[in-house]
Order: sequence, then structure tokens, then C-alpha cells
Amino acid sequence: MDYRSFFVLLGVPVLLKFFGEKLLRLWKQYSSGLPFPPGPPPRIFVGNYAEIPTELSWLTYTDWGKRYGGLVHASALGQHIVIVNSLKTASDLFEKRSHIYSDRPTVPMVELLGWEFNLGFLPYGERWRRQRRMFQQHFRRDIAQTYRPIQIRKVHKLLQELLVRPQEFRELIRTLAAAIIMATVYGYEIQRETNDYFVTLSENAANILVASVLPGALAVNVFPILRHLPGWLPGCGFQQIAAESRVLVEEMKSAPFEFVKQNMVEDAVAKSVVGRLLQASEARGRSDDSIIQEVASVAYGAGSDTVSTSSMQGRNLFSGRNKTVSALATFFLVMALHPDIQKKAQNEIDSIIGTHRLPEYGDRPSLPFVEALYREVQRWRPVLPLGVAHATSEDDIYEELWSDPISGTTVISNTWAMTRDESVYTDPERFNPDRFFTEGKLNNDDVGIAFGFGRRICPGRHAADSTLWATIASILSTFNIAKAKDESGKEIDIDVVYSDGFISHPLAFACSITPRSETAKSLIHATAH
Ligand code: HEM
Repeated sequence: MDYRSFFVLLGVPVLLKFFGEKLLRLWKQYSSGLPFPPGPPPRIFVGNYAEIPTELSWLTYTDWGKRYGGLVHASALGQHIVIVNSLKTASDLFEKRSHIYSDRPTVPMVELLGWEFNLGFLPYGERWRRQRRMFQQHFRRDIAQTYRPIQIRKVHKLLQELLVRPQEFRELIRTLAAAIIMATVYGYEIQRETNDYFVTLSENAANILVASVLPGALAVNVFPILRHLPGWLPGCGFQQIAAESRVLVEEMKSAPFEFVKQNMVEDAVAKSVVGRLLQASEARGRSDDSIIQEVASVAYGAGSDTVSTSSMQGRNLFSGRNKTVSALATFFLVMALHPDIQKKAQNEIDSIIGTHRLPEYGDRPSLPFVEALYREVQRWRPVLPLGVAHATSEDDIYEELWSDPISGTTVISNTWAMTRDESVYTDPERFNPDRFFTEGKLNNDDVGIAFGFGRRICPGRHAADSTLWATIASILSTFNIAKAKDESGKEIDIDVVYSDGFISHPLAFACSITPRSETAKSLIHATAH
């Protein structure tokens, strides 16, 4: 058979499926008598293809929210998306109707690349439930607290490194986040992320994933049937990439796992998440190696940044550590921009803790302004401006708006829009921790929306929260962050520019990081012993 006949044969079922779905959807819409939620007017066949933003989409979706309301509908090439711009609607759908809104959209390349095991991608069902349960057992609030000694030890290591090479602060916070997760999950100590075999493995596997799942990256995501084509056909080079990716992913899951198995005699390894999971499965007399590997590799970063900060573009969909890195980079940025706010937080620390010891977790309730500052970091630049897309698993009618899940409507929680809601956050573009005080007292808004919604809410949030707080409080107590100066002593302005992608990072900026005093330096040196 020549290529042309082959593609005609292939194309007919693809087109039939495409138009069949479209007709079925129109029929369902017609028979329900309800319109879609409002949104930009679609064109025949292509829908809103031309309007769907390809860059910084949260800004466009927020504008649509202002024009069309809390729930906006758009479609492109037969795919429907619904964008949730208001906190009330998010809570109505993702929380009150979580049995309908807890699926994930299907991205065919994810399976082809060998990433379908990842908790964050798994469809809502039994496999997701089992993995999530295991994950929760080791990251729920009370258990996450037992990881605090690791977090504090690594934060102190960060302070030591900041004394020596402050200009590399971005690399240092990446090392911090990776080191905490590796020590927690595998009992494994990394020194510098850039040299570490396990971390590099995870980065390489994630880089292929990210390049292939971004919208429009590969035709396979639009026409899943193409995934069955053999790799030798022209235009099917993705099969080769997929084969390489599957090998990397397997190695990423098994290599650190084998490290734990071989080193179980060491205390830290035996007490790691994987060590405890192995002991529990042994006690039950069964082998759960496969699911343990999956849970562990999701936790330690089921994806990764490339080493250079300039390429931190939307990496790492479900990696906890890169979300942590983004939030901490924002912290450095805002401290350099707002010396008055930094001083206020430092004064609070000095007056409550003094200058002769470093902050501890027990100090947290006594430091309300530091708490407010931390919340404002999460609100001002949410790490995942669009959260992670959910999908519907059943038809639903919401406030007379019809959302149609023929093959799972994608439902996007626009966290960016919610953190810009002027009825809640006056002057939302201003970095202002005081907004979290009501009548002089810290209020209850902990910006939990930064961690998502409903049954899919981030299961690593307690661990992430502790890492972020300890890092922010420890740096404030020992260092001054300011704008960098040029050779003539003039301050260098900082352009506030953030990357595009699932995870949004501030782009590279210079700042000066100096110890606050000789006492602060001695305190940091003392942590090395
Ligand atoms: C600043 C730190 C972090 C932020 C802002 C963050 C935020 C999020 C968000 C918004 C979601 C999607 C929730 C939804 O679908 O509604 C998510 C999912 C997830 N996060 Fe995090 N996260 C952070 C750190 C972590 C850490 C440290 C871990 C692991 C220890 C982690 C593991 C996960 C996993 C496994 C999922 C997928 C859950 C599922 O689909 O059931 N995250 N995170």
C-alpha cells in the first residue's frame, strides 16, 4: 500500500470520529435546552481556535472572566474547556461536586512516554485512589511534621551556602528543594543538584515530557489515533522519542528505589518514605514494589527543571520541588523590591525570637507578620497560575449553564483570577502582607487555593508549607536582601517578568544578599557543627 492510500484509510476514521463527536455534542446540547456557559463566540468547526491564548493564558482567561463571568466556555477543534474564574464557582464545582470534577484531561503523549503512572495524570478511578491513599499516608499533616528536622537541617545548609555564594541563590534554592525531597523520600543525601545522578535522571525524563505535552506540541495529542503509527513512517519520529522516554522513566523509578533496598541497614534510609513503605509491605507478606516506586518517584519530582535557570519554562507539572523553587524565587524578588516590608518582618523576628538563635517551627504562631508575608508571596504570584486542569467524568448542570463532558470537558481553575478578585484583595497587583490582617489580627485566609481544589488538592501541601515557612523565616532572620548595584554604586532596577508554562517562575534577576550582622554569621556557622 502506498503512503497516500495509507493516510486516506487512516484519515477516514479520524474524520468520522471527529465529526461524529461534534454532532453528538450538538445533539446533546440541543436536547438539554441549555446553553454553554458564556464565552468568546465560536466559529464554525474550529470554535475558538484563533482566540485560545498560547502565552500567559491566565491573563487572557482573567480578561474573559471580567467580560463573561465566573464560568467561561471556549472550544477548539471539538475540545471543550470551561474556565473557572471565581472562588465560589471553584468551590461549588471542585469541592461540592467533587465526584464529577475530579478527573484529569487525557493527554495521549503522556501514556506513550511512559508517564501514565503519575498520580497527577491518573484518571479519577481505582488506580488513582490507591496511589493517592498511599501518598496521603506519608504526607498528611501530622506525618509531614515528622520531616521537619530534615527541612530545618537543609534550610541551615542553604544559609551556610548563601554566605559563600549568594549570587547563586537560585541554584541554591533548587538544591534545597531537591535535597529535602530526596532525603525525605529515599533517605538519600544530595550535595549539589547539578552533579547528582538521580536528579539528572529525573530532569532528563521530565524534559521530554514537558516538550511533548504542551498544547499543540505534537499532533498525537490532537489525533490520538496517530500513536498507533509505526516509527519508520515519515513524521512519526515521536515513536523513537517515546521509546527513549520510557527507558528513562523506568530507570528514574527503579534506580533510587534500588538504592533504598540496598541501604536499608542505614537508619535514615530505613526511616525514609520508601523504607517505611517497604517495611509495611514486607510485614503484610506481599510485594508492593511497583506502586511504591510510582508513589516515590512522583513525590521526589515526577519531572524536573533543566539545570539552567533561564530555561525554567513551565517545567515539571507535578514536581513538588520546582513549585517550592518558584515560590522562594518570588520571595527573594519581593524582598529586594520592598525593603520596608522586609524590615518590618525582621523587626518582628528580632523582637520575638531575639538575635541569638534561629527561628524554629514552634515560633510560627508568634510571628503573624512573617506569616502574612509568606501568604502574600503565594497570592501575589501563584506558582501555578492555572492550577492543574481537572476534567468532568459525568454530565452536569450548574446554575442553568450546561457543561458537556462527551470525552471529558477540561475544567481549568484560574487561580490567577481568584487572587486578583478585587472584592477580596483590594489593589491586587500591590505586594501587601497587611491585607491578611483584619482589625489588627491575622485573618483566616491562608491562600489555600494555591494548592488546588477538592479531591485533587495537592497532597504535598503540608510538607511544602513547612519548607517555605522555615526558609523564609530563617533567611529574614539572618540576611538582608536588596537590589544589586552596578560598578558606579547605582541600584540595578528589577524587571518583574515571569515565565510562561504550568509553573511560572520569575525570570533571572540580580539581587544582593548579605548577612545582617556578625552575630547572624556566627549563628549560621554554628549550624554546620
Ligand atoms: C509551593 C509548593 C507547591 C504548590 C504551590 C503546589 C500546588 C499544586 C497544585 C495547584 C496542584 C493541582 C491540584 C488540583 O488539581 O486542583 C498540585 C498537585 C499535586 N502536587 Fe503539589 N504543590 C506544591 C508542592 C508539592 C510537593 C512538595 C509535593 C510532593 C511532596 C507535591 C505533590 C503533588 C502531587 C502528587 C499532585 C497531584 C495530585 C493529584 O492529581 O491527585 N506538591 N500541587
